[in-house]
Amino acid sequence: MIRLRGVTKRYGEVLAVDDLSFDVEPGKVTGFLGPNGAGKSTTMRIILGLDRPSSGEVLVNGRPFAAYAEPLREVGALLDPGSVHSGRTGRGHLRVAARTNGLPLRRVEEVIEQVGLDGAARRRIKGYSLGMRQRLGIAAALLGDPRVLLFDEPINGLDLDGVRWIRDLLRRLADDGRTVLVSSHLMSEMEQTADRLVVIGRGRLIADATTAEILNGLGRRQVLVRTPQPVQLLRHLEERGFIASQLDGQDLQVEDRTAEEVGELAHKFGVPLHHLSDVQQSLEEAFIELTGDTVDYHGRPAEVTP
Ligand SMILES: Nc1ncnc2c1ncn2[C@@H]1O[C@H](COP(=O)(O)OP(=O)(O)OP(=O)(O)O)[C@@H](O)[C@H]1O
Repeated sequence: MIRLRGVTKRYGEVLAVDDLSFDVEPGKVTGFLGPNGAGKSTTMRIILGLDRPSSGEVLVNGRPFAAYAEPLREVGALLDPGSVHSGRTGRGHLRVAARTNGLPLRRVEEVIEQVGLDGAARRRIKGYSLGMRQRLGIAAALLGDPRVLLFDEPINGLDLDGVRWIRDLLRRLADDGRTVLVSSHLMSEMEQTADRLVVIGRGRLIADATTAEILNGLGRRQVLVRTPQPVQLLRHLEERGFIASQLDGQDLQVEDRTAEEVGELAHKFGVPLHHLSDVQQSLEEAFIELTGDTVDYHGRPAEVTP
């Protein structure tokens, strides 16, 4: 269990984390989402005691991280897989980590097997692919068999196999009853990965709920309907207080209603329908709606000069 209460972090003028409070529960994968620069890495560093908050408190299983004599047995983290000594072999790197943290060397072999690095453990890290570095970083995080695990953007840059592997691993770790916090700036990545989502933007908490709640709660309900009589249907809809607009040609879009409601109304007035569907807001749209105001730099289509 990780508990943050009123955590704030300033770097000079920059308010990187702004009064953040949330809990990360055991037995679940919690996605930590926010656009670039939202404050995810800073928050993770604060949880790990690598950075001090300007104010507020973080407890890991009831105590500050710094209070643990053997922190690797309590918390494992994958922060920056690029930061390892690349002249060492994978096995050598893990052995150093085990020794300096008072962990038995047999754990090195166990985690190598667990992350599927058996074949590469003898090789120098500088020859590793990104996926292999991620696996090595995860092996290091698992070394102390910790109950709490933090992964900062573990899916970044991985191929589909790598993504699937990480998803399965996160699920297994959570099913073991561990506390798993995994950051991402992409909502779509979290769809199949996270049970809960903590969404931040510009250092502030935007949402903290189950993935389903966030998606359903945000999902503006819309109905798409196609009819050869769009003008008539639009008039009937508007007369009954529906908010509708005509899209291209025969298509209408109806806000905040269900396909049943629209279908029944069309039937009542004898308007033929060629298509009728509820439109699900995509995850990415939901995320943009949540964090839209908090993104510093929006991508805009290039202006076309005539
Ligand atoms: N050491 C630092 N000194 C000054 N500013 C910093 C420092 N670390 C982070 N920041 C600033 O704090 C804000 C949050 O950064 P952070 O890296 O935590 O965001 P993030 O959500 O992890 O982003 P990304 O997805 O890009 O990794 C940014 O504006 C960043 O420039």
